[in-house]
Amino acid sequence: MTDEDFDDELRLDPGFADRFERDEKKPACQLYLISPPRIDAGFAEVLKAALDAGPVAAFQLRLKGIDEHAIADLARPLQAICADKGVAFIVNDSIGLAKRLNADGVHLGQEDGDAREARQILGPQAQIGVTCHDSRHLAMEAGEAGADYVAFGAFYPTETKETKHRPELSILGWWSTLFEVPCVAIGGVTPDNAAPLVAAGADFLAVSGSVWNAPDGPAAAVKRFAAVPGMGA
Ligand SMILES: Cc1ncc(COP(=O)(O)OP(=O)(O)O)c(N)n1
Ligand SMILES: Cc1nc(C(=O)O)sc1CCOP(=O)(O)O
Ligand SMILES: [Mg+2]
Repeated sequence: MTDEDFDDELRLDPGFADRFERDEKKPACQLYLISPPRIDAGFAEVLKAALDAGPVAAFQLRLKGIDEHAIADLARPLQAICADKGVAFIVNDSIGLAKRLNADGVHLGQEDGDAREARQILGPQAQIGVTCHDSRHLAMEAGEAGADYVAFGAFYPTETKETKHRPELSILGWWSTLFEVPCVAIGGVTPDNAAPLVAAGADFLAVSGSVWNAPDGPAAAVKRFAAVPGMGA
């Protein structure tokens, strides 16, 4: 099925994506937690409980509005928790901070620096992710530059970040049919709206608000994500 066919099916039958069969040879989709934009010292315990509640592949430290020294101080205990639980610790925005913390990787937006430079500085083992919005072109560029994953979004409305792009679901199937580099779906993802993203081919769901702001707590939300068909360890 081409991506145009997929989009047509979706328009004719909005439930189609829920029933669309993910390629059965594809590994299960994994949860990638993004931190709240601001945290306090008590967040370490919250993170521990969330990581104990279900499978989580990666945690991204995404703090806004404070300087890198302050971020580094907040990062260290969280990084230790992630190491203890076997969860990749990814730093948002800054190649320099990722290097300073010896993080497992860095996530780069289109204004945050270059994946090739990140590779040179962080080395072959680093996980380097790149924001690609709704753009096949940006994703192919990121893949060529050596990104370890490409991120598409925002798939749904979100209050965590002002977003300008709204990709079609079919970009996930298009990407994963043609390329081996994993793709991440981000933006307003909740346990209730995740299934179509998983079915369409997302390798990771990157999630912030629906976990940290869940009325019954982050651990309960992580458990609900684990129950979404196609999600796994
Ligand atoms: C996994 C993932 N995908 C996309 C983003 C967004 O990055 P960016 O466009 O640089 O925006 P900010 O997060 O820096 O506000 C992300 N952080 N993580
Ligand atoms: C950080 C970020 N980047 C996005 C993008 O579209 O690139 S959407 C987004 C917010 C993710 O948080 P939530 O799960 O609360 O919507
Ligand atoms: Mg950024």
